[in-house]
Amino acid sequence: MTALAMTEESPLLQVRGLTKSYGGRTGCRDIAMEVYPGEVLGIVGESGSGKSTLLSCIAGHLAPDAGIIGYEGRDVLALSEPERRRLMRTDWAFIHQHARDGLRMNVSAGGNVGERLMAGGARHYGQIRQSAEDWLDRVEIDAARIDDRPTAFSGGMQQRLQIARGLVTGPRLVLMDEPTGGLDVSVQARLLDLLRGLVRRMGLAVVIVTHDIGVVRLLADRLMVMRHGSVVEAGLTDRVLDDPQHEYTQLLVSSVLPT
Ligand SMILES: Nc1ncnc2c1ncn2[C@@H]1O[C@H](COP(=O)(O)OP(=O)(O)OP(=O)(O)O)[C@@H](O)[C@H]1O
Repeated sequence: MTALAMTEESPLLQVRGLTKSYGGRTGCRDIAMEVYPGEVLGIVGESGSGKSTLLSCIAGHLAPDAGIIGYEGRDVLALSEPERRRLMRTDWAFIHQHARDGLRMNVSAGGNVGERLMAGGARHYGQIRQSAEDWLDRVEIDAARIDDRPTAFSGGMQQRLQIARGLVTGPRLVLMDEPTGGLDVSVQARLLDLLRGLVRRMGLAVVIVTHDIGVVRLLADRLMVMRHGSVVEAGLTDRVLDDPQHEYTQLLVSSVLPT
């Protein structure tokens, strides 16, 4: 199959039969999902359930063993390497759990944001710097820090800088891997608030992987619950969390949320 049929109601991202094993060990198995424009899909599950494997396959960090990934009707797995890189630099963004994986730590904050614009084709230095300043402001980093390196930033600031770097090109689809993981609770809350505002204002479609039910309750329109590499339950976030049907989802929800 080279392309997926598009209609007005077509999802932005469509995944079918996605499977990835590591030797004999299942990473994820026969995953089907779709994400519509402007929609946030949360993927939850305990450690080892296959969330990161799935996200990495979608992002092109891992090659799946089988399956289809469609973006706007195009078969992403059939794209050439330059086409794939171009997609990741413009239409898509990936936010890593550890900011250092998504930033260049020896490049200034402004450079980190500007670099992605340049990778997308921008050339006018003054405009690039202006966009970088605007984006630092949007993620609540003092523009006076534009020439500082991320090594001089706190964990929360680094994560906000990574978000600015990802969003500066105005992507339509953002893949997030535990974006608030490893941060202090108060820092997490502020970051989540910021993310929620940006996602809504920019109308971003998001796939967010987390083991934190609080994060998806705040951000996700729909949820997919994974266990042992498979999806065990999916639906609207409030429905899944307030009325979980699958025994595993019930356990997952009750172990985190006060009853
Ligand atoms: N590089 C690898 N080599 C071998 N097995 C792996 C590798 N990466 C993941 N796995 C296995 O694949 C399964 C799914 O792991 P994955 O990391 O995708 O789960 P996860 O839900 O993202 O967990 P976590 O939240 O801990 O990252 C697990 O059994 C894991 O041990």
